Amino acid sequence: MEKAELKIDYILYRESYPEGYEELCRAALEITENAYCVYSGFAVGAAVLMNNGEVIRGTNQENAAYPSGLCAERTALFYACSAYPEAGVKAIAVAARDKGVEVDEYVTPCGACRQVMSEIVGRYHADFDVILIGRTSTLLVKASQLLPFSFKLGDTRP
Ligand SMILES: O=c1ccn([C@H]2C[C@H](O)[C@@H](CO)O2)c(=O)[nH]1
Ligand SMILES: [Zn+2]
Repeated sequence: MEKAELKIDYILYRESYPEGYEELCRAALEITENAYCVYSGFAVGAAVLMNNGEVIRGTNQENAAYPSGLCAERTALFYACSAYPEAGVKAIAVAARDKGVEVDEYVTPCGACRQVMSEIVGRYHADFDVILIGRTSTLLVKASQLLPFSFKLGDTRP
């Protein structure tokens, strides 16, 4: 038997955005306006910066049949990888407004979105930055750190 522990590295920003990502963060916050969130009132915006310089934005799209909706992160990431399958992802910024008001504490992605991020890290053999935005605190973390013990098809390949 062996006891072990995991450490997650992240950087916290107080009332500022990570250097170089100011525009991406503003893009994520701005696109929350386009969310379709009539059931939760929680509008999420995601802005994906690709390695070719393109920025793809997405929002959460809800549905009367709840599970049929999709989070902002996956909306943006799936489209980004559809439009530019060769490019790869450099960063994703995520912002949220609850009933119209920007959340104070940074928003964090659900397990399914983390799983999709993990796939992208494996697919392009490259980690990327995840910027989780709040009015008072914003967090910068590597995608690979967000889902320890994630399921990877690669694990079963020789
Ligand atoms: O990181 C997150 C967290 C939540 N949501 C969406 C799902 C649902 O539409 C609403 C409330 O959970 O917010 C996202 O899009 N991304
Ligand atoms: Zn999600």
